[in-house]
Amino acid sequence: MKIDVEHVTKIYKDTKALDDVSFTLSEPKIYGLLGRNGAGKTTFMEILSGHILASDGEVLIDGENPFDNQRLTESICLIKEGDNFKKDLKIKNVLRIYAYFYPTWDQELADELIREYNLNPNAKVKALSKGMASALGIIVGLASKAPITIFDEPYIGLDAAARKTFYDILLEEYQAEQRTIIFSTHLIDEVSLMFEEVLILQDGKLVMQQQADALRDNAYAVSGATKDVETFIEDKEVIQSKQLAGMMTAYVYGNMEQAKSAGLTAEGIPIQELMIYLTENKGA
Ligand SMILES: Nc1ncnc2c1ncn2[C@@H]1O[C@H](COP(=O)(O)OP(=O)(O)OP(=O)(O)O)[C@@H](O)[C@H]1O
Repeated sequence: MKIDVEHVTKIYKDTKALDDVSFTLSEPKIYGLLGRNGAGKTTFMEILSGHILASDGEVLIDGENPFDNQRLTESICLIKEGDNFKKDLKIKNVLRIYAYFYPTWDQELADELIREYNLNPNAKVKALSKGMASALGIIVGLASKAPITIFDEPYIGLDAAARKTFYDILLEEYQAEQRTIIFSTHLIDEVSLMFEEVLILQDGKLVMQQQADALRDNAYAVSGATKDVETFIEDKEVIQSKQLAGMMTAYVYGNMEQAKSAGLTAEGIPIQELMIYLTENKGA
């Protein structure tokens, strides 16, 4: 499904949570939506899911606004950081409700994940630990098989092994059947390799939309004697640099062949390092 975000602004009383944001997500991919606290990620995801309306502009999914639009909302599954389910429901009834709501629901996958995460189908939501409640959210998000599945920091309380299970199954499912997955996270180093496209919000504005491969290919680290590196980077877009004992390493955007031709050492930067830096820097 194609998502067009057209000049979306959202104002809460005196806060502009989103400020004239426009972009297009044209195909099923795993998108990383990044930004520091309060950047507007959750607000965007709620508008995309049709839960709230923009103050100005609109989000269109295949040309239609998702707000109050059942045909579209049954194609979108938003899993939030917490409070996804009514506290008095039993797990098995949560699953029944979502199975009824989503035409694409995969019960076999839901059953497999319930076993994988060791959840008791008869337990009530209010009896779950934070990690178990997160696991239930992840199960619903994955088993919904919704063409647009959105995970907004979905793993509070989950340990590293349980998070890895989530990433592995997400990738397995995605490889079997592509869908649009939008992932907001602060654990960038854990998930950055999954992203195919990255969007960065800062203070309610979109400051970057980039293919992950292009990020991988266009940034590099150049090292050598401080004076040589300093000369080389004079006309380059420098992300960061550090010096030690007469040697300098700089992270630079551009084509690393130029650095090699200048007799310097150049190598790619791990994408997670770059994303963490960009998010911190853009939000600073
Ligand atoms: N319901 C609301 N009422 C008033 N202000 C709100 C509301 N929801 C969000 N905001 C404000 O809008 C801004 C964007 O918040 P949002 O939750 O969208 O950011 P975020 O990027 O998801 O942040 P985080 O990473 O901390 O979850 C913040 O300043 C927040 O305080």
